[in-house]
Amino acid sequence: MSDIRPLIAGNWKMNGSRAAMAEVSALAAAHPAPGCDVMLCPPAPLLPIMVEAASGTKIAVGAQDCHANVSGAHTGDTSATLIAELGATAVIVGHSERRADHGETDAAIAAKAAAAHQAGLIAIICIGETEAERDAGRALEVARSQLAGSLPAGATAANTVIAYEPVWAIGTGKVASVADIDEVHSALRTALADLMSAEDAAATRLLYGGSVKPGNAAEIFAVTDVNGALVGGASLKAADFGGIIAAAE
Ligand SMILES: O=C[C@H](O)COP(=O)(O)O
Repeated sequence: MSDIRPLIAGNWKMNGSRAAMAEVSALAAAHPAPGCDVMLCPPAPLLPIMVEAASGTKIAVGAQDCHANVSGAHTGDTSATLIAELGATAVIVGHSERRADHGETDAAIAAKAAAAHQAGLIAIICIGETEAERDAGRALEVARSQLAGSLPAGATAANTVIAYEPVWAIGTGKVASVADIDEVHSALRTALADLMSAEDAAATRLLYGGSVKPGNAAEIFAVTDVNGALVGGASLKAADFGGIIAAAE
């Protein structure tokens, strides 16, 4: 980890409930002044409830997706403008589960990230190769291509976070090796320099995601160009998520 302030973001995916706000309170009580940025991203209906639960704490709240448009006839979708109005400060876009389940393309993700920026939100843009792509030796090519295709014009270190999540490591307990994470994150840092200013490329946070747990977080965070994590399963319980936060401090 470099001197960039790390971000530990938890993606609750389609999990959580009103009762789960007890985990937010427990996390805040255990980490009242964390030495890194901390964020939780619940399902959209829980956004205002979590914003209220996290009020007065150091826990930021983010959404898991947004539509590219500000409003309109898009049943079931949520605009970045509304997400911001509800008190969230970020939105995940392009998670591999959305790329797979909803056929989201790099271009669609770039449009969503642009909408997030327009609404004043941080866009957490997810990229990552499938197991078949890695086995074919295409991991770097895929990461670079998704990065270039998903990053909108106007992206800066302040409004954009990149999350590298190898698809085969998500929810599987399989973690990419430190050497593989190092190789991809280093390549992404270099690639960013062609896509934004040198200052922004150097300062943009690069998160790793994929079966991050309290027991493996420290070695992942020791990688130079890892600036935090996007955590799924282990973000649901304050004790587990707190262990990952502690490893980043
Ligand atoms: O957004 C989070 C990632 O998909 C990682 O999920 P996981 O920590 O359950 O593997």
